Amino acid sequence: MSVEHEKQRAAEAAAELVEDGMTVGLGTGSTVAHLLPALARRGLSLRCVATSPQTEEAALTLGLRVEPFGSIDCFDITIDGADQIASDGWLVKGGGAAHTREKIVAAAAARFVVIADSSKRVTALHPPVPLELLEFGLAATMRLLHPVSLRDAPRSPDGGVIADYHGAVDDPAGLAALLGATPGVVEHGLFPPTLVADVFVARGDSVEHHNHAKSQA
Ligand SMILES: O=C[C@H](O)[C@H](O)[C@H](O)COP(=O)(O)O
Repeated sequence: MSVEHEKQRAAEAAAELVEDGMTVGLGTGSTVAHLLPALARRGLSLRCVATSPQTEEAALTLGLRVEPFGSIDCFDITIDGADQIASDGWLVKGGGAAHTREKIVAAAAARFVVIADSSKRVTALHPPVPLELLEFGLAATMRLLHPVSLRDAPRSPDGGVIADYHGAVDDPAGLAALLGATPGVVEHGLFPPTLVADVFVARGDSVEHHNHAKSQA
């Protein structure tokens, strides 16, 4: 079964959670690219906010209503992909450099739902961890973050420089605290388990659904 088919299966399963009238945060990436048509097909009245120009353009083309993030201050649901999903619930995101906006939109959601193909499941997170850095003092920030490399990628829509941290990720909470406390780091791609309500991972034709809210209750 192809990876694209798995992405589509996970995206379609998550789209079923969305109800008429909801505010919806839309992630970014090739898995979200399958979510958008699945949402549009449902024909619901939704108010969506996109985490990237690519998602916004694709959503508008499909007839979804996309609003600026400013008219909406919270979401009923946000759905997004991930680069890595660890067995302890930590995520790495930002392979498409959208992690800063994605984290804001995930944190603003009553229910943050992750969709992925089976290749994204890992027993433990591994480098790189995507970063968005401020241009001001970039060399000094990078010195504090060693080992880090600049990514050959366009700036974020907010002007940030995209980089990748290559050190160990065996203590995600400790690393998240370190990266978050480093001046010049706009955001990093480590997403804690407390942010995530549901994970849909497709394996072949079937979709595993983990509801963290229920398993933590
Ligand atoms: O910046 C990009 C996002 O974090 C994506 O959600 C992540 O990279 C997964 O992307 P894809 O669905 O293309 O594997």
